[in-house]
Amino acid sequence: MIHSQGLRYRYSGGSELRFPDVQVPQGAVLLLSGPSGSGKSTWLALVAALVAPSAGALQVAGQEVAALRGAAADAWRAGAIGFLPQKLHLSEALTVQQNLAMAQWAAGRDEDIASIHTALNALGVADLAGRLPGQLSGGQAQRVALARAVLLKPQVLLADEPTASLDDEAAAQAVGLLLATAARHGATLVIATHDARVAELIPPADDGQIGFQRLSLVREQLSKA
Ligand SMILES: Nc1ncnc2c1ncn2[C@@H]1O[C@H](COP(=O)(O)OP(=O)(O)OP(=O)(O)O)[C@@H](O)[C@H]1O
Repeated sequence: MIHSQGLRYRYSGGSELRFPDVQVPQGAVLLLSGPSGSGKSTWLALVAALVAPSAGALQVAGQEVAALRGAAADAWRAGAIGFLPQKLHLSEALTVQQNLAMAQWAAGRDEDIASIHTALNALGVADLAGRLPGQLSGGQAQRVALARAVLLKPQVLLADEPTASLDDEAAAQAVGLLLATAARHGATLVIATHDARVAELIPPADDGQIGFQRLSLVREQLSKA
């Protein structure tokens, strides 16, 4: 779940982003759209407790994250948030399996090869466990990064521009995989994108509590204060 109220973020230069309130129930999907510079990355960083809001309340996976700082924020993020970045950040020197193991070490967990293989298998890439990232296609690398993102069973999965530079067919596959993966884990999914195709690839927003929601940011929410 992600609940926000009166959320704002102020950059050191003095400009402040103001975000619309959201009420995203656990297991629902939020399409976060808006043009470049409208604040999508900032919103994701707030939800992941990478930065602290200048004002407002923000609850993510049952945690009031606005007050989290430093090591407490890191520990909470490692367990609660799965992140699929636009640049996948797979370590080129490590095999696929080692890349996933690194996520376990980083979260202070023991290496668990069985969980790694389960995660890779669910995304159809278990046979690639011994390869280096440089030996993967773009689509395979994205599946590996998605397996890493859900390895620790996060309650919230954040995907940043997951269809950037993909053709139509690959974009549809990427969105389908994200929806299926989040649903399998019961995770709340946020897809942040300025790719208009994504809006066509997910079901329309409904007016119920569970399901699909859309949040469109506009540049005007950036104000000089
Ligand atoms: N470090 C910073 N200092 C000052 N302003 C910043 C900083 N980072 C981002 N901004 C501004 O905040 C606004 C939102 O930026 P943000 O990166 O969140 O937008 P975005 O929607 O993710 O853009 P894109 O799609 O291009 O990644 C922009 O106007 C940007 O110029």
